[in-house]
Amino acid sequence: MMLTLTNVKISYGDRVILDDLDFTAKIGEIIGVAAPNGTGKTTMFNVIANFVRPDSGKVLFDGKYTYKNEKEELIIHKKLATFPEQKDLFEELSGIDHLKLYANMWNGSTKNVTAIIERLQMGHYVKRKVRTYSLGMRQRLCFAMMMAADTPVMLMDEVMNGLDVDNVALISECLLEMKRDKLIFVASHLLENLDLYADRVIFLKAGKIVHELRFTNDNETYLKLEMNLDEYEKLCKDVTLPEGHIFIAERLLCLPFAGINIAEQTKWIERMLIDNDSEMKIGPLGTVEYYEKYYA
Ligand SMILES: Nc1ncnc2c1ncn2[C@@H]1O[C@H](COP(=O)(O)OP(=O)(O)OP(=O)(O)O)[C@@H](O)[C@H]1O
Repeated sequence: MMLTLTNVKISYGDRVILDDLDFTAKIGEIIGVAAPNGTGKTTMFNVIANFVRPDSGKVLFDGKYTYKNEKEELIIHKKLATFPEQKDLFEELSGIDHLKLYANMWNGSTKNVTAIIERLQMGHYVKRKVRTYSLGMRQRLCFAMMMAADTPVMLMDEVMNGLDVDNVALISECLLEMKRDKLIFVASHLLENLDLYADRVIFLKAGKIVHELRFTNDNETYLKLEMNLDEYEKLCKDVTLPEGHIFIAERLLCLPFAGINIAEQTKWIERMLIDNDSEMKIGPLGTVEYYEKYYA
């Protein structure tokens, strides 16, 4: 399964939300989508699912299916599920009813439902009516419904909303287990959490993908040091910082360590220890750091 967006453009009034967006993804990937509120994450999902028609451009599945007629839409929708919204749950039905509904609609079988309930630790409440559930219980049910649908493509908007730390960890583990035979999109404001399971994170800004962060082993290493603008400006007067250094959100200096030898790296570490007692880290830049770089 491949998904391709080509020149997708959509505006509301004179506001361009997606501006000639091009993007390709395939099975086996989890793609994080990061951007501030109101940027266009949900709109992008709505276009992929054909809930909203773009003004121009195309969404292509497997290199051949588009939303050009009902027959192809049906083929695509058999392979694609979108994360349910809590307000769409049926208050008078039980969790199990919801799981069976999704399992039957997409997967054609309810044989996985018991295992899903166990995996998501929903056994103690899943037989009760939804109207008795807490926010976190509802959210876990929504996720369980996606697992029951078991489609090759999943669009997960705000999947971690309202979950406590343990449940965020549990769902993160499930995402990793599920991704082998799926293409999963996750739009989230839990930025550090995306680092745990995403293969890539795309950052939307002004209708475009401004950055794509890929989690590979050869990501560039940086020396990262907390400092404020005054400290940064003073440092710039004292030394010539290496080419490619980034000062993020007026709080974090990142010096690229790729391509410089150990002796030189050590020299920089020693230099940074002077006049600075804040935490120093060495590693690649994560979702939080790129987010601040682009939106702070
Ligand atoms: N039907 C619509 N009519 C007019 N404007 C819309 C419509 N749907 C979305 N928008 C606007 O498009 C922009 C993008 O909205 P979208 O919901 O895609 O953002 P988002 O990145 O998902 O935000 P959030 O993080 O808050 O979920 C917003 O400014 C929103 O007001």
